[in-house]
Amino acid sequence: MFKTNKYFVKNKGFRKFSSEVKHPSNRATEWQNAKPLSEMPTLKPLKLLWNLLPGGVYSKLDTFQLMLAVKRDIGSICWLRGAFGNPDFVMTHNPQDFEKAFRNEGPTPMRPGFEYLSYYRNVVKPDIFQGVEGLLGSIQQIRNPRTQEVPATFVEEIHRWAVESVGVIALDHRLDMLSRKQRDATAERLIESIMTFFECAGELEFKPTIWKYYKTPTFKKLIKSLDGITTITKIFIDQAVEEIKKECKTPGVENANHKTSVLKQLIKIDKNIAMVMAMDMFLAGVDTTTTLFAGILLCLAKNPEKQEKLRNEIFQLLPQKDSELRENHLNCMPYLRACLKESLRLHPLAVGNARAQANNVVLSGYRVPKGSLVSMIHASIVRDAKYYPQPDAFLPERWLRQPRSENNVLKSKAPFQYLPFGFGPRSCIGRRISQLELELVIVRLIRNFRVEFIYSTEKAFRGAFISVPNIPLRFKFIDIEE
Ligand code: HEM
Repeated sequence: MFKTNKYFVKNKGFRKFSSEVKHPSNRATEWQNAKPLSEMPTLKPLKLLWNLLPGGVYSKLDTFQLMLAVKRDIGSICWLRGAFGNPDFVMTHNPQDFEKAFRNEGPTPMRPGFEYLSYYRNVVKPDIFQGVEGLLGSIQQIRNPRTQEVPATFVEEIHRWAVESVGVIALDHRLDMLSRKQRDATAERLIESIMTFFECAGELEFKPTIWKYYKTPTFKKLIKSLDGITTITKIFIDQAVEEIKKECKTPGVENANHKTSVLKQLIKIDKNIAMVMAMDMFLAGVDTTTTLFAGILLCLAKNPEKQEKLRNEIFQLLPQKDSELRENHLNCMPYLRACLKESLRLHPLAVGNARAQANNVVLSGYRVPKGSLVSMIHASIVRDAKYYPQPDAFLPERWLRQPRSENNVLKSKAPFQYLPFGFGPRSCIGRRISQLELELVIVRLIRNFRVEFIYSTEKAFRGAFISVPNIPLRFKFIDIEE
């Protein structure tokens, strides 16, 4: 997620896509015929700043609303001129442009943003960055025995579960975040720092700020939170290194998990790489998974017939409450995967994706020169009937594979419309991790409880750095009778 991390080398293999790549001579003609960038509708820096200042027309909008307001006011493509030393951006809401911009990302795609993270890694900490007791048990303990409802603070429990899950992969360590008995103070500080980071990052990324010229209180708070995450991650990495050393000295004692653990493999390459990866996993893998968890649970709670359909699928494979859940079971749950995809469509996490352009490209008829930064706003099309029939309904069926003879009318047909995890070599490395985490937890919850939510889900999420829950998540978890 973070452009400063030069260690992200991924081999995702060659992927084939639906549209044809343009011949260079066609590209040259298209470029000649296109309008210059200077003619693209624009929002000047001062006008944007004015609109964002208290009392301005954009001042009360969250990130998602802001993008839609700019689309409404300026059009589906817009040249957003930078302010306070920020770069200019071309912002597009057109999936045909998404495809062109992604295909034009070059061999080492550059995603703009996170400049404070770059600052932290290169200026503040160059030495390091150069170069479950389970959720089920937790729910049973915190829910009201009479109403079966969990308290409004349930989102904190989800955060803990997300940190715990990522910790197993990033640190090869159980943090016991969900334990209610004796909570580890270091792990508690970790979660606090992660939450503070997100709170501040949302402000620095999307609101006017002068941190590059003057270290604002929000910027200082963000740097302190990153210090906290760095220190704590280092403690756990050092512990892991010691454990690995001990295992290596004692033949035959090598732990089967450590043998293949992500952490051990990374430490073998370089301890600092393991640090950077672990931190990135915490920064990119907690809020995201929390929001998706909240989204799917709200969708299932508000659509009991879909929840029942999912439960039937789960019952086939887990007839008893305590039936063992095996890896191959998840491959036999197409409806579960469809539910996840559909909830991510209805409640997308990121407002869009961004890429620097490796070559000149024509977007919506305008010349966008090499090096320009392009924002592709997916959030504005996920609920557009032009792209998805019955766009506001939770219809996991639109993602199910049909026999060739049957036409799935609910499915969106065009490519580059559904990219919640991004695209290409810089797409989300945690996609499989988050899917696995969520599949496991949703199967267990739906197998054990009927989930209800009796409150309104209007404005259930708000666009911060990513979309985050905006209402108290007071779900009811009602035991399923055998
Ligand atoms: C619901 C869950 C998640 C969603 C929707 C999501 C979405 C995204 C998106 C949109 C990007 C940018 C992709 C692009 O620019 O093409 C990204 C990048 C990234 N994500 Fe996720 N993410 C999720 C969970 C996770 C988890 C659990 C982890 C780690 C354990 C993670 C780690 C990362 C990292 C490290 C990057 C940067 C990759 C790079 O720059 O090469 N994400 N994610």
